[in-house]
Amino acid sequence: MSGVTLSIDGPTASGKTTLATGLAEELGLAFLDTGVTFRSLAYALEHEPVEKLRTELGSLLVHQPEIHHRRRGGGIRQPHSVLFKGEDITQKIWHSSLDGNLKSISQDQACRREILLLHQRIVEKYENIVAVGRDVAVTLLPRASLHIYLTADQAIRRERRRAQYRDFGDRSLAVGPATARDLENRDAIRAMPNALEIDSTYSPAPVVLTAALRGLRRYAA
Ligand SMILES: Nc1ncnc2c1ncn2[C@@H]1O[C@H](COP(=O)(O)OP(=O)(O)OP(=O)(O)O)[C@@H](O)[C@H]1O
Ligand SMILES: Nc1ccn([C@H]2C[C@H](O)[C@@H](COP(=O)(O)O)O2)c(=O)n1
Repeated sequence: MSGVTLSIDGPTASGKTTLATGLAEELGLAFLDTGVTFRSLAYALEHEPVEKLRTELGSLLVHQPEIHHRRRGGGIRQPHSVLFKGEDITQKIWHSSLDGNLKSISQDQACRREILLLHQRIVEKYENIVAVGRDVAVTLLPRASLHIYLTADQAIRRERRRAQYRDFGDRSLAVGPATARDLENRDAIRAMPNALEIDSTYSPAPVVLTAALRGLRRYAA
């Protein structure tokens, strides 16, 4: 299949990255996790003022989406590497001490605009790509081949995240209910003709992957 673009949205720890990785491996897609940009900027905010991050985002931060994902470091999610001022910070962006910065970056509309421009430049480079994160269906890939909204009960999402990070010290564990933004995005995706909603609460990852591939075949046919 060529010209395959997929967007995956959904609340925290619903399995977006897991599904995207499976799809990327199965279909040979590039993989962009937009949450990584937000987390990288939360890290960068420790070192640079937000004004500089906004205006020099493109030169400060370099994403390296991988065509064939490799999970490194024993289960901690590291979808692709990211450089900040030339330094590989992939390992450093998953820490609860950055949660306050993460909130500031997420709520800064000027920052969000610059992040979107950065992501648009990245996706333009790839004919086949899966992008993950809040609002990617609406803002980044509105013409994707398939838009997936992935859900799971909050208690299950929290448990999965705990298990994922159990052995890795102080990592960000916050898993709240679906936010107003999550629900807004879900409703926007539901209104799209080529959308697929998957509840993974009782479905293991391979079942979710199969459902997504089936959905893609239906819409790509
Ligand atoms: N269908 C599933 N069944 C059971 N466990 C799953 C399933 N999907 C993902 N997981 C596990 O749940 C955890 C969270 O998954 P993942 O990191 O893919 O979620 P996410 O939505 O990308 O999270 P975030 O909101 O931080 O971006 C991981 O440990 C993953 O292995
Ligand atoms: N397109 C996006 C991606 C991420 N965010 C926010 C949401 C979270 O607070 C944070 C980290 O995302 P995660 O790694 O958990 O997917 O970034 C957003 O607002 N828009």
